[in-house]
Parts: sequence; C-alpha cells; structure tokens
Amino acid sequence: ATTKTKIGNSEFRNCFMNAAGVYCYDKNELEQVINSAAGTFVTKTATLQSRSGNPEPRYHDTALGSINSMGLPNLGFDYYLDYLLELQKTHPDRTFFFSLVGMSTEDTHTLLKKVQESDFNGITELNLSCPNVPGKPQIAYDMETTENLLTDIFSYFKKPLGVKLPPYFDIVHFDQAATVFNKFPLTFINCVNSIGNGLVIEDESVVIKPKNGFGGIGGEYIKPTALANVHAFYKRLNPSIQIIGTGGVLTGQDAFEHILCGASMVQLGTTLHKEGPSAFERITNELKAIMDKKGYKTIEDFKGKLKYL
Ligand SMILES: CC(C)(C)CCc1c(C(=O)O)[nH]c(=O)[nH]c1=O
Repeated sequence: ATTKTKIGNSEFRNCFMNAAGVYCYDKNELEQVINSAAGTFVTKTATLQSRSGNPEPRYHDTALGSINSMGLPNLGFDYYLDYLLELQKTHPDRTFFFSLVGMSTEDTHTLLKKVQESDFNGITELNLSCPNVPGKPQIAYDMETTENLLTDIFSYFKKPLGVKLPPYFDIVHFDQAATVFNKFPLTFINCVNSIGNGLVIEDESVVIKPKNGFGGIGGEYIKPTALANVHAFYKRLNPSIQIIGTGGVLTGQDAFEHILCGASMVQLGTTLHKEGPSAFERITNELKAIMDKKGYKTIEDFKGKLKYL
C-alpha cells in the first residue's frame, strides 16, 4: 500500500505532516520534519513581526493530550519566507506549507500580499483562529467577518490557499461555515485547531501560566470532535476544496478514521510533540498495515467512504 496523497496540484510521497505550532518554530525543527517520514511540513504560524509569545509554562502534556496558550511565538514572517525560498532551491521536488496570520485584518492582507508577490510556490495556510476585534469571537466563529475577509483576499491572492479552522460544535455552524467556504476557490480547509479555552488542573492548580490556565486542548481528548468536523465539511464542501485532518491522531487507526471521514492529508500535533519526528514512520507503517489487511492500495480507495448504520 502507498500513503501518498495530493493537495491541489501538489503531490506528496506521504499523507502525514506536522500541525502548525509543533516542531516548526525554526530551521532546526523544520529540518527534522523534512528528514523524517513526513510528506511535508507547515511552518509555525508567522506574524508580520517576530513574537516572544506568552509567559511560560505555556504548554503542558497530560496523559490524554495537551493544553497550550503559546501566544503565537514565532520568528516573524521574513524568517520563514527566506527559509521556504531557500528550500525551493535545495528541495525543488517538494512542496511546503506556510502558515500565517495577521494580528489585524490589515496585517493579514500585508502578509498575503507579500506572499503573492514573492517567489514562494508552496501552499499557504491562513490561521482563522486569529484574534478578531476585541469583544468579538475569533474570526472563524464570525461568519460575516470570515466571508468579508476571504472576499478581499481572493481579489488579489492567486496562489494555493487554505484555512486552519477551530472546531465547530453546532450543525447549523457547519452549514453556515460550509456555505461561506463554498463561495471561494480554497485549496483546502484544515479541521481542526485545538479545542479552545479548556482547563487542566493538577492537584489544586492550573498547569499553564497564561489566561489563568485556560488553553487550547489537543490529543486523545479531541479525536471525536476532529473527525466530526472533517466529515461534516467533507459532506458539505465542493469536492474542489480538500480537507486536511488534524486532531487526536496517535495511531495508524486514528489516521485511517480521518481519511475515512474525508481527509486527504493528516497532521500530527500533540503526538509529534510527545514522541518526536519518529512518530511519522510509526504511524505511516501502522496505516499501511491496516490498508494491506483491508486490500486498499491507495488512500483514494477508502477516502470519505465512512459507513453509516
Ligand atoms: C490562538 C492564537 C494565539 C490566536 C493562534 C495561534 C495558536 C496557538 C498559540 O500560538 O497559542 N495555539 C493553538 O493551539 N492554536 C493556534 O492557532
């Protein structure tokens, strides 16, 4: 069996990659993902200026997953763009993902115009969990703002673009969000970002410093939510918009379930943070074993073919 995949016009030797934020802060980490069994990588979400992020501890592992309020620590847009352009020379046969977000709508357009005008030929992932104007929920939970933002972006951005989405929990929100996304030539949507504002306690205390311990939840806790978001959008979106599945992938079976729900690519976050880049080879082998047992030669043989009762 082969676990190769395609996103837009780009082919990848493997359908696994890191989730933005994990193993992607600098060249050292990104190089480890390049040299692993992963098919590609996505950068840490980049902002116009570099950011130190929130006070530590800001990430904490638990038995069933993780919690984080990193606060977007990153080396700044130019660092990642320079590295991506260097990789286009040293690895011309590979396509990489560039995650970015503006701290304001204006910054988002500045960033995307820079990408559009650059020689970057990879895929851009816009983080829609980005902050909105104070008093309003994150962009992706504000459908009008999301539609207006995407309308403006697609007036000038002509390179492959996808959006990283927080989980939705209401069927009406799946309907409303899909209606908006179907209006645009998105290459993909990535479901899901961490489940926002969870709280982990040890003994009598929170475990991270920012936001009185509130943070995004990842890991085993979130697989049912991640699978539901992947499948809900798979059933609602134009087939031209592919789905990247993220959330709760610890084993080849978890990846198999994401693909069964409609994912064309699968990202590792918490598992990668805990296990390191060797997780890519382990999980790839586990998925191949499942495919061999079931007689599936490629992921297209079972992608989106979730059975109902
Ligand atoms: C939550 C934001 C800081 C607005 C975006 C960056 C981000 C972070 C982060 O940098 O805190 N953590 C996540 O789990 N997902 C994210 O999208």
